[in-house]
Amino acid sequence: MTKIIVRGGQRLTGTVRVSGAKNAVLPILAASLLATEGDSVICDVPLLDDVMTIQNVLASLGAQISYNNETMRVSAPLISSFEAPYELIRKMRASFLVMGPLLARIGKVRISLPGGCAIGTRPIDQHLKGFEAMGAEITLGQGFIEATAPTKLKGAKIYLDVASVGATENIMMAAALANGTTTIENAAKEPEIVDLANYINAMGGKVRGAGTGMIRIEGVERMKGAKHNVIPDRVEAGTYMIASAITGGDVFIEGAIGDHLTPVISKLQEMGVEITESDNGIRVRSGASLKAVDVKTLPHPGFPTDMQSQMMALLLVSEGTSVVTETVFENRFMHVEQFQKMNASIKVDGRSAIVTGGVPLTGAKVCATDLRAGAALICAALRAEGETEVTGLHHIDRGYVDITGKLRSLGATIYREEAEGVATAQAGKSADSATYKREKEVAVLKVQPTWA
Ligand SMILES: CC(=O)N[C@H]1[C@@H](OP(=O)(O)OP(=O)(O)OC[C@H]2O[C@@H](n3ccc(=O)[nH]c3=O)[C@H](O)[C@@H]2O)O[C@H](CO)[C@@H](O)[C@@H]1O
Ligand SMILES: C=C(OP(=O)(O)O)C(=O)O
Repeated sequence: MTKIIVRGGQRLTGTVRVSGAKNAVLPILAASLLATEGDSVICDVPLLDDVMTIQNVLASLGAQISYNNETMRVSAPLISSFEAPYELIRKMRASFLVMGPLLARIGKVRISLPGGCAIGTRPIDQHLKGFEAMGAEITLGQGFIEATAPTKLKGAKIYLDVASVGATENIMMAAALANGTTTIENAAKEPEIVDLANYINAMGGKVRGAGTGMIRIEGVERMKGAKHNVIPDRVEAGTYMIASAITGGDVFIEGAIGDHLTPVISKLQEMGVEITESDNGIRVRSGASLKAVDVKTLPHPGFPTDMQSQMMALLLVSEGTSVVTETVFENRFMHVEQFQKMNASIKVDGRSAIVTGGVPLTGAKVCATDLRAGAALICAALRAEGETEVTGLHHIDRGYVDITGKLRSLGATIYREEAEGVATAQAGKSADSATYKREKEVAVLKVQPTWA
């Protein structure tokens, strides 16, 4: 079984570079379907399994794609299919984001209900409510959704019952080519929404107010491909901040944007972690003792749910009792059981987890129950006594570029053992089999485009 092996106890020091944001690049690549002419050139595209999934979805719809050196070029002058393949959509929730662009562009789409991390029921009612308000006719059956917009989508006033990131993005993309003006009230305010709006505007769209609760989109006739740099991944950055703090380390996270991480920075400071923000990154230094704090996840600018499990790992080594409350997803405490295998003292009570800090962590065999849970287990393992084996790596590979290589470059004792049993030493980055696997995948992308 493929696993990551961590020997705890090393203090992390040095510099780590943040990759482009997974949660920004996925909607941006979906939005590239809106351009009827010209290539889109998307820079800082991280080489992740989720990125490969979305590029395969786009290719299956008729887009032409190439990837080289973190740059993806997409052109979609013709859309050849209105059906997004089930086996790709079920893999990743964000692939559902092609629904808005397809409806706007060709007025027809057939798509299965999306898959993704099992962190809650994750309905899509707000996406569908938005499309219906714009005139789409939607039928649901046997796990599939069919939608048509016999006449062009029309601008509408849409109020979201929950400030859903995905629904805001999907509706924004559909509205970009609709007739008239759409307003989204109670829109999500995440930095990834702003990045998507910037890209849509670079393509000739007219989106205003992204980053606030009220977004206004004036539909345009046509859009052209554009060049765009994806924002740095705030969740990856936050994860390395925790990795530094949990090991009493001193790490500069290059590329991290402080404004995107305000709630995380503020909680870490409350705990006693020293944070220095600069133009090109964030330095995170931590001493021997950290204070317990309470954390409640909320939509942006609240504390991000995608950082909840990593934060819990840090609270395990703090002094005192903390209460972690998850309000965004109803089933995002599955990592608790895994932490408990590492001797953690945590009690779940409904939507809250009561964490008793300071109980020494010990290495164990654990399994990543979702993407961020996997990263959190690695953080805990960096501090634990002895060896930890983390399995369930398909989750981690969705969202972290070369996590073993990056942590090793900071001094961690961590390596990846592929299923074939090729365990490589912790020495150089290039010796890491995960990196090798990724290099192989890039090579495949280069020589054998999926649209061929
Ligand atoms: C690819 C991507 O960007 N994923 C992120 C995105 O997921 P995603 O876009 O799926 O998350 P949403 O913001 O839509 O979900 C937030 C909450 O709204 C609910 N909801 C959502 C849509 C809907 O139609 N009806 C409804 O009730 C969900 O069940 C959840 O409880 O935002 C989440 C919340 O910050 C993050 O954890 C994910 O990492
Ligand atoms: C939950 C996440 O992703 P997704 O919405 O793609 O499942 C995440 O990035 O932590």
